[in-house]
Amino acid sequence: MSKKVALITGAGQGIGEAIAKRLTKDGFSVALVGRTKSKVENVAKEINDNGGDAYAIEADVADRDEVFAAVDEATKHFGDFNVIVNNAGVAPTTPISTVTPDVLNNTLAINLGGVIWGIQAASDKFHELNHGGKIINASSQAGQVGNPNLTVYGASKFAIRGVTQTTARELAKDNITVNAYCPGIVKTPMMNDIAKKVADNAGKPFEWGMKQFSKDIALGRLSEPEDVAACVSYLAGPDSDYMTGQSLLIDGGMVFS
Ligand SMILES: NC(=O)C1=CN([C@@H]2O[C@H](COP(=O)(O)OP(=O)(O)OC[C@H]3O[C@@H](n4cnc5c(N)ncnc54)[C@H](O)[C@@H]3O)[C@@H](O)[C@H]2O)C=CC1
Ligand SMILES: CC(=O)C(C)=O
Repeated sequence: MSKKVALITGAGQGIGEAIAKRLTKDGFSVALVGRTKSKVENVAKEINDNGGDAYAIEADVADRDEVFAAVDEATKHFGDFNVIVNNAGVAPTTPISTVTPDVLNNTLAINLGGVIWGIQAASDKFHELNHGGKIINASSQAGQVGNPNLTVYGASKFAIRGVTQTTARELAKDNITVNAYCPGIVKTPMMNDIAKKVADNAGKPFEWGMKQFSKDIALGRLSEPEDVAACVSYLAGPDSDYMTGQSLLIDGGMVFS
């Protein structure tokens, strides 16, 4: 039987890289999408060198045409298309007084636009291929509860939960599920950058910045990217077939709703 095909955006590092490796272990062929070709190529090479089936594609998720082209290219390369993980995102540190039109527009174009174009491109492709599929979007604990200094980012992540619920209802009749994952504080370049900026703004060391985000984790440790990838593995596989429109928190017990 041929392998199922998953496309992961922002797969050159961090959570996206861990998802690509986990879905490979689960038996998927994986298309790795990123803005910087060399980064996704490096991850693809590592996966292929270890017996997986990965293919790197350069695309900016804020650009609708590039997202559609990436989905087409992945489908042509692998011969099918079954899962999209709209993972790419940016997280500017924006105390409210610092928000500018540029930072607002750029963040929404990537975080929210990238998810909407990914849902459109994937659902069109599932229709064309005459089968259902799974759409998985990156939200955040910051899309469940307001995080100081992350107004713009948090707004984009709350919006992604809304888009997830709405499109889940629209697409369910076509056997397409749409769910989201909401990581907590994950050890990636993004989180290091946020913690450093918050610490710098307060004139404190990096560890202090990280503590502002991590002090209330019930399980007492930060998240590894692999913790998130395990949840995405469930959302991409058959065990989540009877689940749609949901946003799963994987935060070690920070936000209790
Ligand atoms: N690290 C954390 O603590 C958390 C992360 N998340 C979310 O998880 C997702 C992944 O985050 P991390 O791995 O931590 O981030 P990261 O910054 O380490 O990696 C994100 C990747 O996405 C790529 N990317 C950014 N903009 C892009 C664009 N326009 N087009 C294509 N690729 C683009 C970057 O080049 C980078 O390779 C993001 O959506 C983030 O908001 C959610 C909750 C917590
Ligand atoms: C980066 C992020 O999503 C946080 C702090 O939850």
